Amino acid sequence: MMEGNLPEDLANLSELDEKSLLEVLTGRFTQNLIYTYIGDILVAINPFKYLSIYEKAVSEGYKCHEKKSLPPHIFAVADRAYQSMLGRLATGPKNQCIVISGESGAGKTESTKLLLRHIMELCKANSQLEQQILQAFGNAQTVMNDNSSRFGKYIQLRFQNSSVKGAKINEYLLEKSRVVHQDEGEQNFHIFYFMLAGISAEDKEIYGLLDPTRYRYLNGRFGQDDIVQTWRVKYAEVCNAMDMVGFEEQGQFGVQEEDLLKSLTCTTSMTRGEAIQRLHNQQQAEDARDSIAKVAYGRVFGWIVSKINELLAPKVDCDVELNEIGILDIFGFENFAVNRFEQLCINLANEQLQFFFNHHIFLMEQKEYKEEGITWDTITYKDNKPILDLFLTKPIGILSLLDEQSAFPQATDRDFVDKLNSKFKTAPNFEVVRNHTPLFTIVHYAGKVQYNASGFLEKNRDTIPANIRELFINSVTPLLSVLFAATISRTGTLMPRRAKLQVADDNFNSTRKQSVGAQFKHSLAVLMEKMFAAGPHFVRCIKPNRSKQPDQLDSKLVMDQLRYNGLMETIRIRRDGFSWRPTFREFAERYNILLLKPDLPMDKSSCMSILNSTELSGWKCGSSRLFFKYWHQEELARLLETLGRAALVIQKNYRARICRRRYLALLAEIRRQRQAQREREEREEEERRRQQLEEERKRRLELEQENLRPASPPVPLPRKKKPEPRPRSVLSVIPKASHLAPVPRPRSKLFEPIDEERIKEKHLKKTNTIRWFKETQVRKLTRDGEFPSWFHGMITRRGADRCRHYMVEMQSNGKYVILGEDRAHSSLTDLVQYHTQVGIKPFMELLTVPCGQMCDQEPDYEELRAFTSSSSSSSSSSLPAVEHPAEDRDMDTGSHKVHLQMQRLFLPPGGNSNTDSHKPPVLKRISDRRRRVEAQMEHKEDDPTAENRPFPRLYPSIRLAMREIQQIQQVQTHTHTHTHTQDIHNIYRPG
Ligand SMILES: Nc1ncnc2c1ncn2[C@@H]1O[C@H](COP(=O)(O)OP(=O)(O)OP(=O)(O)O)[C@@H](O)[C@H]1O
Repeated sequence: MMEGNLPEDLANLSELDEKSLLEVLTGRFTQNLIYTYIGDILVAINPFKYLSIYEKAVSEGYKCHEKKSLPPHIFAVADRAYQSMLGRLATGPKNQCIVISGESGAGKTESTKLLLRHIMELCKANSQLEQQILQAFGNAQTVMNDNSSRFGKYIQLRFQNSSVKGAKINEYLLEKSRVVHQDEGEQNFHIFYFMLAGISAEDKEIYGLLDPTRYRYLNGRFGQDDIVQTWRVKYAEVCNAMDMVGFEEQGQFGVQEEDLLKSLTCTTSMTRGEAIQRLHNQQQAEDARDSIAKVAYGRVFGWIVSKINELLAPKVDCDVELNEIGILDIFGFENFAVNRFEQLCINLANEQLQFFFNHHIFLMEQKEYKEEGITWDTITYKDNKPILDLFLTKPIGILSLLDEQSAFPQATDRDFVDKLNSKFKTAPNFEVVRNHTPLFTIVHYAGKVQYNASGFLEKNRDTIPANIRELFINSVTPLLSVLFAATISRTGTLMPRRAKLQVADDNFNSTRKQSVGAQFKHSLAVLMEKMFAAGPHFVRCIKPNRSKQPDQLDSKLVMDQLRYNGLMETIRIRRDGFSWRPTFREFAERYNILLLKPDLPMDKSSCMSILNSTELSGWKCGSSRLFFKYWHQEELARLLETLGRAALVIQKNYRARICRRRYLALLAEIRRQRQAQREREEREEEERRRQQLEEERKRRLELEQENLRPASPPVPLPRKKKPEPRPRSVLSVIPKASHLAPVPRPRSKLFEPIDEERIKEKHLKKTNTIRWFKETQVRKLTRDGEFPSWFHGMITRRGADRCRHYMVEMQSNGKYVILGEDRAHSSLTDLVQYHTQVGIKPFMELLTVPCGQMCDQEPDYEELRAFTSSSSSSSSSSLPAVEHPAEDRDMDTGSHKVHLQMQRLFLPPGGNSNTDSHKPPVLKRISDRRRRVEAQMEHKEDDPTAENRPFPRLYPSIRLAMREIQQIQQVQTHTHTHTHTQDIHNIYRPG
């Protein structure tokens, strides 16, 4: 397909030079065609505006599509990765990875989201919530991008057959220093702004939050009203996402204020068994403060990722092999006015990715041409291996020298730069900078970057003073205690473990602790290992202008990116080269079916026979493998598909034939049995008639003899019983032939003997359900002693006219959610209020009140009637009028007691206010809050008109009860087919 003379695939360019390449891309961009192929590689130019190319209908179109039939699209990449993972393209099932690269703001994260969305739609799952949480905590505004990812991530989607079973997120190198310092034009992580804009006044007071402009870590700045309003909405969305994912509220620091102050202002060291305290100067105290902030934030982020991973872990047997699609969205190449340790690591990651790309596209391919004797004009490309070596070689790579210097407590950043200068002054990719600040320059594949080494050693060591760590391990806030006790793996992953009060025995601050540089190096090595083992797909993102404006393309900026990405060379190799190179065996195994010969040998001659049977041209044959253009894969896949469809038709007809044969045999048997039955009946009938005649004859004989006797009064004969009518069942008339197996008779449930046990069990379950409902739910639902009108309760509505019922689930964190919806609510009333305005998926109906449906049947759970004592006769109530069982009349006082007992039972342990006076001051604040909530609850209990009654945290027993109710429901649906669904607190009528 062509748009004018703008090819969709740059590998089809008739003239290949930089000018025509730029012309095509610019031309397409001005027509809002942001995607272009280079063979199987996708080039994506950031439009910086909304384009209507991501709608559901578009995504539907790309499902299992043929590449040439639709324009280039990010969905096409997702689809190709998915089909390849399932083994529907060139190879059998295999892990895949999608590598998205480009500079900061080029559109990598947006592309990742679109890829995930399409893959999730292919297998009907959802993943947006986790992304929302990670973005709030890991993204920030930078000069290059308003929503820049300040961490790298590799998302592994795990599949079994064709459906996603779970996922794992690996995070790389969160830019923690942003918590305490941001350069001009930049901001802290989004979550701080969202929270300060959206938090309620009450929570603000509880957490002791100040006016946003008073925070040093926000540079004393906040936003204008309109942006604050956006943040407020975002905060609600993030809170909702966290509720949905299952996060629970956590406390504050939970440490004694005096201890915290002490650890910030002085250090304690032991000299000959004596503790010596040394006061910090101002700088040292500020550093200690900042290091707490950075470590706490970094560890909370690591914990969020590990929590999300727990929730996303595949729910399958560990032995089952899963296939995987990995999506790599790692921070883009960065070159700021001042480039620090973070930029060094980010740019190293980009070098590694560029190497991976080069290796796949140029190195391996051209090496194989040579080995296999294919005639080929070598394409030269910018090999960045020397730059990688400059960073990673041991013992004299930049990272090793940094580690060496970090190990000396007295070494300075200047010493480190001096060391680099002396070791690399002649290296081609290193430039010495003469300056009083410790600077050095590296010539990256994407351009020269000057680094300022100030702070390198400290950031690489990344240690927290032992006294501070100990203080937080002893925090009464369990999360902080666990996080500060956690260790960090070799690849930098947080490994939470039980808090230990002693820190002396672990290696947190010892010399054995891995430096940040070493962790990053390991994590990159692990990542590369995974990626090299998978089938790669590449998305090259291009940033059209620096001012983030739509419809503007800065030719120089774009050309620079095309150059350093090596796109000219990529086009050449995709145009002239052979990107798919299976061995003879691989090819014959997969495509021998095309010859319809099962026992074909897996060798070159078979491959030739297969290929000659097709109309494929342009491929080459080496000494051990075949060489194909990227489009050959699709053509072969199409041939396989045609065969597959034919096989389906054959199978369909064959199965139909077998079934028909079986059917005819059965029919003949039934006919034979019926005939036999008829014959037997006729025989029986004849026998009966014969007997009747015989009896008649006997009677007549007796009469005649009687008439011959002298006259006497007649004796009446006993009346003969009429023969019983025989049941006219088809089965009952079939004779039981001794040579035939008896035909089993289907047993109707209605005629089954009544199973006493089952009835008892059902009754018990029902009683338990009602008891649970009485004890836990009723108080939350009733207002002024009545159920709200949206509540149908557990009353069955038989024969009602169209009333959809939604199941409400209570999550482990006490929030309510309509199953299938992605928003959690703190109370049922909130839930109803929300869905009165926002539609329920998938029908997009709104809840309305009241339901107003009439029901002329008896309710199943009439015990509940007792709770609406005052309103049972009211016609507006959703519950029909029935008698109140006597046992429930005193419910008000009874349930009050139950409620108090429940409260005692369900409150987390340690809520006893008597112990408050012994607790440290910060702990007291938390207890204060708890007491306040309790007091509110008590107060509301006394007040019969109180709405939205807060209810103590409920434990899994509720889930169990809910499940039981569902089971009862299922049993009832089986036995009463006309019965509507019955749910607890979950029956509404949408308008
Ligand atoms: N396909 C797209 N359609 C519309 N806007 C887009 C698209 N891709 C990117 N953008 C816009 O560009 C901005 C930057 O994109 P994105 O955050 O994905 O860049 P990035 O390459 O991930 O940057 P970083 O490396 O800094 O994280 C987005 O916030 C969005 O406004």
